[in-house]
Amino acid sequence: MKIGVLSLQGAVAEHIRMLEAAGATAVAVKKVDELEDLDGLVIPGGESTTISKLMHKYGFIEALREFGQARKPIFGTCAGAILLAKRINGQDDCHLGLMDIKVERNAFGRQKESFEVELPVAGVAADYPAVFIRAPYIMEVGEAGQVLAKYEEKIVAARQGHYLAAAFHPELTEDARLHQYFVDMVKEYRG
Ligand SMILES: NC(=O)CC[C@H](N)C(=O)O
Repeated sequence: MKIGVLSLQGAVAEHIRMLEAAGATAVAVKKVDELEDLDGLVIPGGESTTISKLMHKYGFIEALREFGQARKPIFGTCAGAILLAKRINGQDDCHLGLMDIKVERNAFGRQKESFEVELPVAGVAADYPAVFIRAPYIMEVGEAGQVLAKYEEKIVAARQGHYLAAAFHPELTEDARLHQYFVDMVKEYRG
């Protein structure tokens, strides 16, 4: 099983390390043709507008829509979740528009630009250390989706079939349980 980490911006090496800790082979993906033999993909955090520009420039928008539509699992963390979302609060357009969630960017305010809390994440852990950095939150999850975690009444992790979104940064901890959950999803969809 091989999982890619989109390598346009963000903590790519950290995601690779966590996926490998969860038993997968993981590779950095810089070009669309590298998607071909992958069973799943992680889209890391960073700045969603910057990553989106690079996605357009290198042909990833169409290629990742096809990847998702072929039921290959995608895990978006922080900016990655914004990129996956069908709706972004206050904006008319979205980026990939694959996952039926509505997100709000930079949702936790300046005074709390970055922080860590332990959260229960359904199916993953009762005490997952969630690191938030200028994080979005998920305002709505579509009917086919499932809320996995909340912080201060705000949804911060969700799943919809083969799509997984987290507002926080699971790669910046020593806890591989969320990556393990994604690796298990990839196994499930790979059959
Ligand atoms: N750490 C992150 O990925 C931050 C996301 C960023 N604030 C955005 O809107 O894209």
